[in-house]
Amino acid sequence: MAYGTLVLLRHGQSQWNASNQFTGWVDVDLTDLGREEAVRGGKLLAKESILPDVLYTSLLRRAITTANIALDACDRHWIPVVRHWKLNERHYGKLQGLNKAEIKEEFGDEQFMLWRRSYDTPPPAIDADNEYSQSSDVRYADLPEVPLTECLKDVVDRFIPYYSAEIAPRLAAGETVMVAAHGNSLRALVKHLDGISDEDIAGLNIPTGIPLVYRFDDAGTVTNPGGTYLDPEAAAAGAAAVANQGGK
Ligand SMILES: O=C(O)[C@@H](CO)OP(=O)(O)O
Repeated sequence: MAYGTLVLLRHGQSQWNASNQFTGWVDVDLTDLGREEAVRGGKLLAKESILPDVLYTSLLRRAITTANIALDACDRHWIPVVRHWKLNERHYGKLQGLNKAEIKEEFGDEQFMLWRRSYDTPPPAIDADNEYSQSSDVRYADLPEVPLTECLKDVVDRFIPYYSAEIAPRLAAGETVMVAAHGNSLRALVKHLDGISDEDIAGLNIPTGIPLVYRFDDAGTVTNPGGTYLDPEAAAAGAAAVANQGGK
């Protein structure tokens, strides 16, 4: 059986992308632009006849809504859906809710980049009484422990075993799988798919709302390393904008 196709979709612009705030597990909504990006993403899928058979999303509304809108735009609103916290954005600890430009100014470029893009340095843990803590959020009631902060390595450690156990077998069965998730959870997955080193992953940024497609040979090896963005020009501009966040 030929392998299926993997479609990665980062949510469209969120309210806190627009206001330049660290977001993590805070459940912010999309902006109008984010909704438009989701429609465009779905139309790109329809144009390329890449039609998902199953959707995997995080438990966060920006990913859930983006997927709903995109699937509606390509007439795939009816497919089965699996939602799991392991696809959630990286928990940004005490930085959740804070402005990126202000944090960069207060702590300097190096510390800012270390918290934002280093592989294994998590930001300081969030306090339980912080208004942006998820410690008592009912949707995470089944977790042994709700994270207080995470580095990218923590996301790799939670998400890649889930991907290998739950998502990869569906690809092996020939299905077209959409994963609607977040900048850093998708960076973790791309790191895995492309075998990117712990150092080099710092330079990889994922734009909002543009489908990134991976194809595989019969042995399950990626045949288009780096994946294929369905709108490469918009993707390059979007990735550069993400890289430059923190500027004023
Ligand atoms: O704030 C966040 O949760 C993420 C994604 O928006 O930001 P960054 O790109 O800085 O890791």
